[in-house]
Amino acid sequence: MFLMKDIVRDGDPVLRQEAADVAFPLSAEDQQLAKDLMEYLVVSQDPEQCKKYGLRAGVGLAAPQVGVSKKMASVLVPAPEEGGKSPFTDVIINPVIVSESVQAGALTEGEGCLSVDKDVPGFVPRHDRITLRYFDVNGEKHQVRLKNYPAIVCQHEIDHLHGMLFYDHINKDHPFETNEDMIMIE
Ligand SMILES: Cc1nc(NNC(=O)[C@H](CC2CCCC2)CN(O)CO)c(F)c(N2CCN3CCOC[C@@H]3C2)n1
Ligand code: NI
Repeated sequence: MFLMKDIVRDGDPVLRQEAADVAFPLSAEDQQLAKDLMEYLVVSQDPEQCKKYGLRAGVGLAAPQVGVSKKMASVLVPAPEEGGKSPFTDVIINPVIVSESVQAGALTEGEGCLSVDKDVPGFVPRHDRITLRYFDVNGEKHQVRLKNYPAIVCQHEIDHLHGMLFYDHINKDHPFETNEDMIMIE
């Protein structure tokens, strides 16, 4: 199981690399990596376990953040209400955004990153809607249309696979600037 000590921090070159495509069928090592990436999210979203293991809660985790420069990330978007269904959860492998809305979307709270210890205030403008193509751990191909929160989370994770960090998108001079057609996501 990954702990905070296993999370690579900003400054490590692995976070600024283009990660490598994952080969199918998955090696035993890559199967274990997929399991561990998802397990981190599940444990971190359980308040008791999160505290017990001293984790920072997460809704996504990309392989480069644990020092593995491969195109794999886990996503676990919590259910909007208790006991509901997660809007999107999977381990996305070799993901490609095949189309994206012109309309921007941003989290009203801004973003953070398990690999960035400092707070970087500001809106992170992303695409409000995306069509995402990826492979799951069984090598099955998926194409999903996501919007708002799930779309934001997936864009944050896919950025990691291309060596981007959330603050790269924040306007340096006007970090909280929005335009009227930017969707602000709670
Ligand atoms: C928005 C949020 N970001 C949390 N952390 N940051 C992360 O996930 C980073 C990735 C997210 C940052 C913005 C978009 C993607 C990790 N990253 O660096 C991976 O690349 C949260 F923890 C969190 N939630 C809300 C839901 N809650 C359910 C119950 O459990 C606690 C959980 C807390 N929401
Ligand atoms: Ni991150």
